[in-house]
Amino acid sequence: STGGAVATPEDHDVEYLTPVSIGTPEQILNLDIDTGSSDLWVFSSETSRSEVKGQTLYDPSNSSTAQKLEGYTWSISYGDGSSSAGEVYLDTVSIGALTVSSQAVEVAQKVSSEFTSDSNNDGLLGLGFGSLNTVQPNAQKTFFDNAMPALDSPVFTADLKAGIPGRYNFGYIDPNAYTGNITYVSVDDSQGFWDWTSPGYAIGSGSFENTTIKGIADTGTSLLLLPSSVVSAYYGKISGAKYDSTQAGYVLPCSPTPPDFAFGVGDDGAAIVLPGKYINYAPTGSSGTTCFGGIQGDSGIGFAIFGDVALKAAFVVFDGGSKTLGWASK
Ligand SMILES: CC[C@H](C)[C@H](NC(=O)C[C@H](O)[C@H](CC1CCCCC1)NC(=O)CCNC(=O)[C@H](Cc1ccccc1)NC(=O)N1CCC(N)CC1)C(=O)NCc1cnc(C)nc1N
Repeated sequence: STGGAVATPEDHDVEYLTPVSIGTPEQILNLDIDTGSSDLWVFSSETSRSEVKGQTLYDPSNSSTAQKLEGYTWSISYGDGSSSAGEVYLDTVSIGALTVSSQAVEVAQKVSSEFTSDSNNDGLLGLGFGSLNTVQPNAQKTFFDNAMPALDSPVFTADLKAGIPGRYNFGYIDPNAYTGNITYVSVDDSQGFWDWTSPGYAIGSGSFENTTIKGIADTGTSLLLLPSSVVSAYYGKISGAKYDSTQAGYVLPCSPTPPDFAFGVGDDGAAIVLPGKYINYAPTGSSGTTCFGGIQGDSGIGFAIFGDVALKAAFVVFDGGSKTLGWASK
């Protein structure tokens, strides 16, 4: 079997939302597919009313296939300090033509203010490794883990785009979605992330810098977070770029367009090139002359995060069979 659905960007590509069908009859929620976590949780009829502002709610009592996992709970917190918690049901979940009949659907009873204020985001669908799932007393499988045995190929692909809808596909690799070759690299799943190592980077037309960059491919992170040495080398090339402590990040003049940034993939010279305009993440003020940088430092995290700013420049294969990542230009 195969499946897939569109991934529609919110403002500034801060996140991408994908329609997911839950229950019988189907209830369609727009979820943030997140390779950096492994819980499928949704706003629901059980979410405290004061914490709901416009989100679509999953109501298990309206689904003939919902079954409550009595005594099961979940609680999660994310890198940006947001959090949510609740109870657990099993129900039918589909992404396009791909259906998992007994998927753990974690219903939120409480969500932090960041989720409340994100009115288009009805929850998250985690595609990290199972070790990250927070359900107690027994961890639950991700949608991908449940679907994998039935998939034509044990893969899903991320084809995010700048400012326009892209796609997540399951079970196949669309040869029309990328150019050139897909370069596969090994993944370290010991921390539950799609963790890989880039051999280095290049700035604009500059020479390639060989430096090991270990990091995760994370569709749930908006920016590209890299070691401070790389970040200061990049912004050092841009007059007027500086670290702005009030913004807690590097800012740069929105014009002229900043230099491209390329990161290496594999050991035979392949690279993914981010057009400089991707580094103009969003204007910081009303004048539109200063932009917040799409590349920021990873200090305090312990690894780099190849988030949406990087992923939208590539076609990425997440191979659950061989536990590898495939990177291609497009
Ligand atoms: C089982 C936990 C699981 C593995 C968890 N995984 C993650 O945090 C990574 C995961 O991909 C999450 C998924 C997010 C969570 C918030 C909602 C959107 C999805 N990613 C992050 O937290 C990365 C940092 N956040 C971001 O990148 C958010 C994402 C977002 C998008 C839209 C709206 C709101 C938030 N972006 C922003 O806040 N932006 C606003 C500011 C702008 N300058 C950039 C964009 C973890 O590591 N948690 C441990 C943890 C807990 N607490 C903390 C403080 N740090 C932690 N690392």
